[in-house]
Amino acid sequence: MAEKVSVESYKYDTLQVSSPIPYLLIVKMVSKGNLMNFQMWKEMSACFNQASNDETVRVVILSGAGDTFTNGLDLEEAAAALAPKPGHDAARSGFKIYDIVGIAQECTNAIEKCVKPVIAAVNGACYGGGLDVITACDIRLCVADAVFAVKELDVAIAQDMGTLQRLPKVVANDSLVRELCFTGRDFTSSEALACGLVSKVSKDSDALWEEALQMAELIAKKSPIGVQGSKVNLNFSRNHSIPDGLAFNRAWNAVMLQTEDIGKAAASPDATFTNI
Ligand SMILES: CCC/C=C/C=C/C(=O)SCCNC(=O)CCNC(=O)[C@H](O)C(C)(C)COP(=O)(O)OP(=O)(O)OC[C@H]1O[C@@H](n2cnc3c(N)ncnc32)[C@H](O)[C@@H]1OP(=O)(O)O
Repeated sequence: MAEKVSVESYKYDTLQVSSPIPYLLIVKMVSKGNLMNFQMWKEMSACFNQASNDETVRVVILSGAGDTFTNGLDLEEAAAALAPKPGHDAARSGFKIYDIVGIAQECTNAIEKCVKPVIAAVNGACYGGGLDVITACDIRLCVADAVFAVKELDVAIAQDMGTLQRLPKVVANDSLVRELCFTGRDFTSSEALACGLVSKVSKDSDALWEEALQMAELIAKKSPIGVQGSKVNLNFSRNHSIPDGLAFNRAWNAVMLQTEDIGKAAASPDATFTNI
């Protein structure tokens, strides 16, 4: 029997967590403008690590509360954190800031490393850190009136939470990637669809959620051995040569092809699979 995720164990202040159907975890950023602050980064890392290890979770949807995905970095908090501290020389300040950037990077890394597929449901503005976050997700959907911007250069920051590393792998257009990163200009859902940043645009928020939920339900019904193996191998292969990816895939499947799930799936399209 399909198990419900026990969301009570997901206790976070900056994230609202729910589970409307078995195996699905919905994570929504919640703060003013869904701004990203230190607490949110730490909580997102913890939440995605928890989801990765939670056998009852098979798919995650990440979105923002209200009608904004996120307005990006909380500039007020960041200004205070990055300001030089009395008595700290540049090297000492550098060590502190190195840690801060590491906390932010860990958040996007946790999403990518989460062994369960993560669907970004972009329900409105997605600025700065929002791009870092969605490019670490597996699938990106958005509403028609979503607006995107790699906004960091508007505040004189060279992007550092993963956009520079992941966006070129998501959007196969180096010229466009550089244009978006250097100008920080807004771009629309149509442009996001055309360049492959998102795979579907829904007319409004209701349609977006219907699309995301249907997709999540479809994924959740598949063998978790197959789905999670697919994510691990896609991630590995993205960062390695084709021969290295194939060698990893071969070794992986030398074990995973022995799963009982293959026989079950072949026997019935309605097969159900035990948790890992
Ligand atoms: C160092 C670690 C690595 C992390 C790097 C991440 C970097 C980034 O994310 S850079 C991008 C940061 N975000 C921005 O630059 C967005 C700035 N905001 C805007 O351009 C506009 O506010 C926006 C288009 C989002 C909304 O415009 P709108 O006219 O609808 O509203 P506003 O009146 O401008 O704003 C409403 C209140 O929200 C406050 N606010 C908005 N964005 C931020 C922000 N990023 N940080 C802090 N506060 C923000 C704004 O001040 C208003 O506050 P209040 O006056 O108190 O109502």
